[in-house]
Amino acid sequence: MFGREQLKLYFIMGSQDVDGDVQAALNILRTALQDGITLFQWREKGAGSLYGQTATYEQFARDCLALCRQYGVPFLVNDDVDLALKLDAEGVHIGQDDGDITAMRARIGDKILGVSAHSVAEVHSAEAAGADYVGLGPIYPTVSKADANAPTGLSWLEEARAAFPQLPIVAIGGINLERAPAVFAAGADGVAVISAICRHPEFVAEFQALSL
Ligand SMILES: Nc1nc(C(F)(F)F)ncc1COP(=O)(O)OP(=O)(O)O
Ligand SMILES: [Mg+2]
Repeated sequence: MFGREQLKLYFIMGSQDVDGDVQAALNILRTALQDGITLFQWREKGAGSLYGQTATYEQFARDCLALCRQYGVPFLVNDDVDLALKLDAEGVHIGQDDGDITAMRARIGDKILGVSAHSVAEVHSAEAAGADYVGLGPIYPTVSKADANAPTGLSWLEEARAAFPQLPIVAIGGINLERAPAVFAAGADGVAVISAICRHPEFVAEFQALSL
């Protein structure tokens, strides 16, 4: 059963986020799990990723999944629902261009379903279609997604929280230790980070010390 508290510190990573170094990626994930991330999204995508190299792509996913299972942290797959089902992942995260949300909910059963949303209408349709949470952002400029929308700032997060008081919401995009408190204050249940951890693995321990 999904709960909003699982969004608290949501790590997202692919080998492309660590210059293609799979072993470094696994070490960073292990440390992040030991230090207490609450959710992990495997996002192997874009330039420098293993996408298209099927055997190594899938093996890397399996290795990340095994680590998450050791620490009891749900393993979600970005975009690739076929792989998520093949690996029996705990869930998937899809964007507005990744297919019909209602059909996705039917395909994955009661697995965790996360959906990116960039407007009140998109949040409403995600909620109506059975999403467990929505990802809002990029809140700040991001280095991790080449085709990201323009940063929204905190106002979009505040607007969405006001319109959907009960919906689990995670914020993403350029979030670091300094910005995290304001993101929670604006109404997020959690923060999703890529480079904050990949470039500074101590982030998780430092985040925990904030007791947000
Ligand atoms: N992957 C994501 N995860 C989140 C999460 F909610 F987990 F924080 N929010 C937003 C995205 C972005 O998802 P999408 O718009 O499909 O782009 P991409 O497939 O390139 O990631
Ligand atoms: Mg996507």
